[in-house]
Amino acid sequence: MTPGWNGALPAPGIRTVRDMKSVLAEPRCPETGALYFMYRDLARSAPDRCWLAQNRLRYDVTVIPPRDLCGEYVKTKGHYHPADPAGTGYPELYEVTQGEAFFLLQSRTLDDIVLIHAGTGARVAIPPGYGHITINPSPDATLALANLVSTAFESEYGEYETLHGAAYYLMNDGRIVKNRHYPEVPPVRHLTAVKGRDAAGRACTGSLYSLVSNRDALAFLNEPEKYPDVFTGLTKD
Ligand SMILES: O=P(O)(O)OC[C@H]1O[C@](O)(CO)[C@@H](O)[C@@H]1O
Repeated sequence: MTPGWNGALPAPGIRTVRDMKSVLAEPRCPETGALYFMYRDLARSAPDRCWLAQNRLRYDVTVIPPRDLCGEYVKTKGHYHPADPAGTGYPELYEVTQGEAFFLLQSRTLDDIVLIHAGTGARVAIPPGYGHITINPSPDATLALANLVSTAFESEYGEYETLHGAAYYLMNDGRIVKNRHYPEVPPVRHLTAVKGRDAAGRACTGSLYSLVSNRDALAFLNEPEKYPDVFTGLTKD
């Protein structure tokens, strides 16, 4: 059974080592095979599916088994989200459903880099204008995540591919290594998110999926400019 999901699952999207070569600390890493599995656009019932579609939202589950990538922890490829019609970047909301995660966020202007350590049950919002990767820092435990995100855009991979990944690499000996392809960037800010809380320390009740059909709780995903408070305590200012 896939952690965080007890219903039927469609075939996953799979990222392989080959897909990830351009973003690895060691691009010549000879590893091969599948790295992580993305089950997109899930719903537990027909009414939930209808509500998600009407509200331009998607619920996904991502499973990232542990892996050593030539000294680097396994991670997602990394992307930014474009701006919505009001000019604010689309955000995203994650929950760790199994294992522990590091979310490495970087503002598109590269004036802020945040590393969020999130345990099982923690929620993490990706603020407007921030790119993100998710890292599984465990040598032996699988990480599973759920996310809610707007269906109104496509992820943008260009910067991560051109610059060979995020601004920092998390190595499995504990080092956080600056990516030499980036210009000068600020040091990493560290935040922690624990079960039932987000990275700003606010309480979160219920599972992420329990927010499906709660229009007020999820409206910020399509109109983030109206809900700046959601990101207070996460961004630099
Ligand atoms: O597209 P990437 O960078 O591989 O990241 C995958 C993640 O992004 C999502 O598409 C949501 O933004 C999830 O399905 C998955 O967790």
